[in-house]
Amino acid sequence: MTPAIVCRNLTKQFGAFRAVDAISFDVQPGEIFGFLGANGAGKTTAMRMLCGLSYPTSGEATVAGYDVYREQEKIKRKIGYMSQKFSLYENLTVRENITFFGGIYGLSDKVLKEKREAMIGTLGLSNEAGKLVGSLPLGWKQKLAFSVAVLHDPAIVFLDEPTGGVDPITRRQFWDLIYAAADRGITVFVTTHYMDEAEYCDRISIMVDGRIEALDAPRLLKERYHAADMQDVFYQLARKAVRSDN
Ligand SMILES: Nc1ncnc2c1ncn2[C@@H]1O[C@H](COP(=O)(O)OP(=O)(O)OP(=O)(O)O)[C@@H](O)[C@H]1O
Repeated sequence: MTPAIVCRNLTKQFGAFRAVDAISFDVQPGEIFGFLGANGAGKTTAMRMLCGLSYPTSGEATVAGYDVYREQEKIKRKIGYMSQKFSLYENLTVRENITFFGGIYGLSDKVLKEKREAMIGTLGLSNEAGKLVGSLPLGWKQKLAFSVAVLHDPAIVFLDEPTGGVDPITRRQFWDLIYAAADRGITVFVTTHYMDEAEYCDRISIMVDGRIEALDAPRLLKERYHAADMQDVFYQLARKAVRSDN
C-alpha cells in the first residue's frame, strides 16, 4: 500500500535557524500517528510543510502521493486540517459553519445536507444547531471543528493540538471521533502535549530540537526506555532539548 505520508530529510530553515532538521518517516493509510515534542521542537513547522502551507528548505515529502513542492494545491484538496485555534466562525451558527465549510469543500447540496444533519445528530448538537458557535463550550467547538475537518472524507487529517484546554472526559470523547475517522480509513496525524493521548496513537514520534529522536508504537517505546508510561519516555527524551519557546 502506498504510504499516506512519506517524509525524507525534510528540513525548514529560518535564516540560520533550523526549525526542522532532516526528519524522515512514513505514515501508513488509516494509521493514527502522534507527533510529539516540547514547545518549539518544530512540530507546527513540519506540519505546515506537509499540509502544503509552506515550502521546505530541503528534503523530500509526499502527502497522499503528492509532492510538497510541486503539488501543494492537490495536497490541500486531499487533507483536512484543524489548527490550535480551530477554524470555525464564532459568529455563524453550528449549522451555518457546517454549510459554509461543506461548500468550500465542494460537496453537493444533497450530500452536504445529509452529512450536516448526521453530524449534528452524532455530536448531540440538535438543540444547539441554531446557536452561534461562539456561545458553545470549548470542548464542543473542538469536536465540531474536527467533524468539519473530515466532512469531505479527506485521505489524511492533520490535527495541531486539537484538545488543548479541555478536561479528560471531553478529550476522551474527542478521541472517539478520531477512532471513528480512522475506522473509515482516514489517516490521522496529530500533535499533542497530553501523554494519555499519545498512548491512544498507533505510533508516535518524539521531536527534540527539530530532530526526530524516537519513533515507534507506544508500547515499544516504553519497553525501550524502561518507562512505566509515555510521560516518562517523553521526559527522558525531551529533557535533552536545548531549545525552548517558553
Ligand atoms: N516564521 C518563523 N520565523 C522564524 N522562526 C520561526 C518561525 N516559525 C517558527 N519558528 C521557530 O521555529 C521553532 C519551531 O516552532 P514550532 O512552532 O514549529 O514548534 P512546535 O513544536 O510546534 O511548538 P509548540 O508546541 O509550542 O506549538 C521555534 O523556535 C519557533 O520560534
